[in-house]
Amino acid sequence: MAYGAAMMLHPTKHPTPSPEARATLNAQALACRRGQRLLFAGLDFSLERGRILILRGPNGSGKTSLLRLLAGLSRPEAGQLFWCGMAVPPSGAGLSEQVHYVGHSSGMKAAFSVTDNLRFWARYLGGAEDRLEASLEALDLEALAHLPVGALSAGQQRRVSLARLLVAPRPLWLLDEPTVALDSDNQHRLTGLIQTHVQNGGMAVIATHTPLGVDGASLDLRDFQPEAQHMAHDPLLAFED
Ligand SMILES: Nc1ncnc2c1ncn2[C@@H]1O[C@H](COP(=O)(O)OP(=O)(O)OP(=O)(O)O)[C@@H](O)[C@H]1O
Repeated sequence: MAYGAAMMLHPTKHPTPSPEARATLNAQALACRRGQRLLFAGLDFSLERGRILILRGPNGSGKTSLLRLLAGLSRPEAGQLFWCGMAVPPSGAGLSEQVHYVGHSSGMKAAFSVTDNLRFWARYLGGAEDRLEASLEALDLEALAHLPVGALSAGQQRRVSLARLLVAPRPLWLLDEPTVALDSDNQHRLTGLIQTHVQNGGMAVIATHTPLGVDGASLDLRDFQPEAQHMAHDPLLAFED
């Protein structure tokens, strides 16, 4: 599957998104608030097909929060996202259908088998069930396919989450700490999957503290922290869904 020609990635402070923009994903002056805390503001980047953006920053700097914004799971405090030059509404419609989001939670039903979980996701995401076998094979899951996901180890469950990327083709992969719990063989397997995805014209935004062995531009959330940060707050009072 080819999503289109590989182009350039430009992390930049001053992009000029427009309907004519070549970039497939573009963020302009994005700001994100969680609870009482403004995590980042004035965040601009653009990501084109065939490219990877690596999100960096210490714990709590907002990497997961940015991925959730891109996935349409939360709304930005300010700023605008563009997909193929078209403004994305606050609901994320038009972009959220283009993304796979693999976050900290596996997104799988513990009592159901690996195969049944992936079959559900293939249907839900509009994929074809004939991709199931290939996705199991790609993550070395064939021998575990009949087992309930809840009976698997943390690394095995992570591989099931990653297999979801393959049951339906979507151009933008949003990966939050995808190497967590993976042994070194499976980290290499993941690197190969990401490389194949972008070689086929896909794109990936990846939050990671671990070197992944893939070429990508880097975006450090510390560069977009508001200067006057109101840090003194009760995290329980600030909690939001
Ligand atoms: N549901 C929530 N309600 C309120 N604040 C939240 C919520 N979820 C996260 N936060 C806060 O947002 C900040 C950023 O969290 P986030 O998970 O985006 O950071 P991160 O850069 O991904 O961190 P890590 O490297 O630890 O994964 C943290 O201070 C966290 O306490």
